Amino acid sequence: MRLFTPEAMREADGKAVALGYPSLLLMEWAGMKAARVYLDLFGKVPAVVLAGKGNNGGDGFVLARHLLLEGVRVRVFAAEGQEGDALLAKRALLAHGLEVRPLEEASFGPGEVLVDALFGTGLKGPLSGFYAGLVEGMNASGLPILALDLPSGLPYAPHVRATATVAFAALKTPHLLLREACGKLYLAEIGLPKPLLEREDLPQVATPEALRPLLPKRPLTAHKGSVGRVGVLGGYRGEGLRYAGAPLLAALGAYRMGAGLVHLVAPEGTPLEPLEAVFHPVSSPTLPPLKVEALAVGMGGGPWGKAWALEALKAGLPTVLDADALHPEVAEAYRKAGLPAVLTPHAGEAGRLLGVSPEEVGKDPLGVAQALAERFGLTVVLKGNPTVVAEGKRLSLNPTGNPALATGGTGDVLAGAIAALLAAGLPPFEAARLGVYLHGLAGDLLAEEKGVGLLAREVAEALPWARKLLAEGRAPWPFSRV
Ligand SMILES: NC(=O)C1=CN([C@@H]2O[C@H](COP(=O)(O)OP(=O)(O)OC[C@H]3O[C@@H](n4cnc5c(N)ncnc54)[C@H](O)[C@@H]3O)[C@@H](O)[C@H]2O)[C@@H](O)CC1
Ligand SMILES: [K+]
Repeated sequence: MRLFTPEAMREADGKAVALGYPSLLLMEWAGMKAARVYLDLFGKVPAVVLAGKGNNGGDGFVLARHLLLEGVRVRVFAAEGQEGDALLAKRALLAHGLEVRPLEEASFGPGEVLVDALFGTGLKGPLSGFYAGLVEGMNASGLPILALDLPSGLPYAPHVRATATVAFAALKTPHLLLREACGKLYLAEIGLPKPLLEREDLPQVATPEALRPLLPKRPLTAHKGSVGRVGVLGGYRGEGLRYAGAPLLAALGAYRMGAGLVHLVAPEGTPLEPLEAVFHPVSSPTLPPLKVEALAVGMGGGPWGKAWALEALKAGLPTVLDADALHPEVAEAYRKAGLPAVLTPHAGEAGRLLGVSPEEVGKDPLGVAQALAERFGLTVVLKGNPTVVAEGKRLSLNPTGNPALATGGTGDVLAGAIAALLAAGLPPFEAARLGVYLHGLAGDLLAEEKGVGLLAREVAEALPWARKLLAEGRAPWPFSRV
């Protein structure tokens, strides 16, 4: 499934029309599906529809007509100057005898639901003046807001903060990058011919359908040496500092993702956990001979991280480079060696790799992930909400995960989990996408049960649960489809 830009969406609509598909049908489906979501969420609570003059407003007129037919009390305020489909949709509404009043007279109050049909993909630049005031008034009202296609004003400020958003035909970039503004997200099929939505040049959204076939198979004859063995190199002890937990959590992440055996290379004195690991205590960042198929390097490595990553290069194995292993010289060395490495930076580490500030990373995670992947010729997992996976020209956004995962050690678990998938034979891009997805899903399952206050080791424990749901085709779809 692809993530559309507003321009790509317009192109798809245009192609549908060129194929002879009547655009009014798309609008009818869009408004009708949105009305269905309205009824599901708010029942017969009276609606106030605020419609702009473009096609987003047209969707609003269609929704108003369907709500009216369902017996919902509807008041409609609209901008002047509709043309084309939006005008036809307005006339169809007027034919039902409903009054459409000027947008300037918009009023709303307790006991009503607002429908935001002001702007969708046609917005050019931030809202100002009357529209900025209207959007701020809508937000300040405290009333529930159902946004059609996009909360109006996105991706700029001010914008509507919606209770729920019905995205038409495909998800667009703001739906994932500015998810907080969208509230509960619905994706409505509106009849656009399917091939028009298959755009290989656009970023992918990691869906359960796409990831399920990637799950490594485990034949009846499997043994611990045949399903992928992982070496974890991490931890640090010295100069008053001690990072002991990080490599243990990575080892746990690898086991819980299905590794057959985990070798743990860590400073002497590191706790011997998990019991299932094979321990290699070291007094300097060295690489003992290991029988493994993949490595995870750098978790809690502190000042050892870089030296360890350069040592690990000698193994010539698929490697996850995390935390203290993330330095430009290291990434450059792996690029030169032509090794399939996965870099797993958060915004701060990505900034360090690219020489930009974490704030700049936050402003354009897709661009930064792509820039990193191209600069080093490696696979990049840029952690955040959403986490972005990049390799060459390929980009994938991960829809699972939640703020409860923002706690120490979850990144270590992820590094181990991705290493386990590499060890099982998955190519780096696939291992990264699947690892990130399952890690996020594990966090979602736990957050639903426990809320905030998760421990990283609990996330590791929940990986098999997430994996099982995916394997059985029961992984919840991250958005509701209508
Ligand atoms: N075939 C299609 O194109 C379909 C489009 N649909 C809907 O149509 C929407 C896109 O429609 P449009 O392209 O007409 O665009 P919009 O309805 O999103 O907005 C366009 C209007 O906003 C004005 N505008 C743009 N930037 C502004 C700003 N900063 N301040 C004030 N006014 C501004 C423009 O002058 C224009 O009048 C989609 O989001 C979706 O809701 C759906 O009906 C499905 C089919
Ligand atoms: K809207």
